[in-house]
Amino acid sequence: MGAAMTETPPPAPLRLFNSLTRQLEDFEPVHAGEARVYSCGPTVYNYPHIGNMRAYVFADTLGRTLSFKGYKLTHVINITDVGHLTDDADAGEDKLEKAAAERAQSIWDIARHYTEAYWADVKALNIRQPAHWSIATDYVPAMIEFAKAIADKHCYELESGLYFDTTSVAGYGRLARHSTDEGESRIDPVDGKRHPADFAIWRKTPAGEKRQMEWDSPWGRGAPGWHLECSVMSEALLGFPFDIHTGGIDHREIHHPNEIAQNQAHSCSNDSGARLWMHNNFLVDRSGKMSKSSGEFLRVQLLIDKGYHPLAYRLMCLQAHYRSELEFSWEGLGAALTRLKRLVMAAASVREVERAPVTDRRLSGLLARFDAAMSDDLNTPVALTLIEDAAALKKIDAGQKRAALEAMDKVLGLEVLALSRADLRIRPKVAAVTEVEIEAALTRRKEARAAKDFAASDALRDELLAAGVEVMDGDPLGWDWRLEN
Ligand SMILES: Nc1ncnc2c1ncn2[C@@H]1O[C@H](COP(=O)(O)OP(=O)(O)OP(=O)(O)O)[C@@H](O)[C@H]1O
Ligand SMILES: [Zn+2]
Repeated sequence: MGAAMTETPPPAPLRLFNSLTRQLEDFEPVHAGEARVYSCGPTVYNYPHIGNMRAYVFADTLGRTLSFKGYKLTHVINITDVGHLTDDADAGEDKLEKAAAERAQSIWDIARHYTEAYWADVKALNIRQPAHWSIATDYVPAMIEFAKAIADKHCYELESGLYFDTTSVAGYGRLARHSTDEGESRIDPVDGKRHPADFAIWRKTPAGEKRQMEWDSPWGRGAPGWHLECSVMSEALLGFPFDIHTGGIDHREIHHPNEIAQNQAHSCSNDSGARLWMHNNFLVDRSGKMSKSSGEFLRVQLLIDKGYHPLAYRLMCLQAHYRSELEFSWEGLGAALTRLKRLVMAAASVREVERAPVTDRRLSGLLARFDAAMSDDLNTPVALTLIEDAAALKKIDAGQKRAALEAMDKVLGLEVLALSRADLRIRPKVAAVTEVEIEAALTRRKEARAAKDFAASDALRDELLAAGVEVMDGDPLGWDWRLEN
């Protein structure tokens, strides 16, 4: 169903790994021809790190693939601006309240600032805008209604809030695969909880305290639980059930099992609320899972400041299958940048060409294999090699080649037909010299060499080196020069 395929075998059936069944399953939409996807979004108490952004590169790749396969996509990503505690189980403080108290700032300003920072990263990584960014605080009345509907049969009230009784629904925790009490050691006990895994769907503001974000409810003034938000927003915007729910693999353990329990309670059925639950694995570094709680962390902006184009990071993510762990290193990022640059250079000759329907068998064969790879649970590592093969084809109709590259890149989102070599040049923010100055010095050096004035040419080269610029004569990738990091 890729737009450019004319003379190809029938499109491959889309198969995706369902964390609920731990199996690959055929994608069968709830509504014919449509795909409705909900992705758990960021908690906006701090900047996202590049590990968090891996979750959205994955969700975006899924969305792009569903569009490529011809489905009308409705994607929702939420913004969690209330309710997410410092501990995924029920202890700790609200992450946003804590950040606001530490910095003596308004919680609303904090939420706005970090939401905008997140959106900047979304843009830098060429993640498509979803149909809706749902903001949790906009849905508090709907959350109270949802909680009211399930309170009698499934919840009990304690001094600290309204708790969900996880034994009141069938098969609690089947997503996480924990036997009923395996979670016990991980979950901080709250006085009076009937079972360790029970969780708050409404947290009351303790007597004598005032929170910046609080609302009236039948269970007193307070704030909604994080798990409640996603159940409510996904149903409000996508209906019940919808097709695919995504998140990082940590959500498979607590957040998503709790959403599922609420969904079962609210629908008076065993329906988890989504046909497929999909989880990306972690980005790790040598010390383990990248996390904000561990102090120093990497942001997309840091990659840019060090001179790396952000789409090199996107390519780095695509080099790994989303269900595999991916280890970050600067060398790896450098290699991904070089790979992106080679691809951009190979595509350059067809950049200005009008696209033509693909009839060439080599191209249509590659497109069919590309379709098969993406349809095989988003096999991006293989898909990347296929776009490279298409870009490398020689003696081929330029318009057709353009059409094929465009169709593939629409799924991978690397902008290989829009980027130029120069866009990808390493440009650290700390550089003491401007590009105009470098180019001017290089022009003078070229003139000196043409005049066989090698002393002048060498002097210019040394001058540039002193300014941190390495001249790269005869570099096969045509970088010409590089700024030292
Ligand atoms: N290292 C990682 N690699 C891939 N995905 C991650 C990683 N860490 C978190 N995620 C995912 O990022 C998304 C956003 O998470 P959220 O904004 O709630 O971050 P967080 O839990 O506060 O972050 P952290 O775990 O870093 O403290 C979630 O889907 C989460 O599962
Ligand atoms: Zn969620």
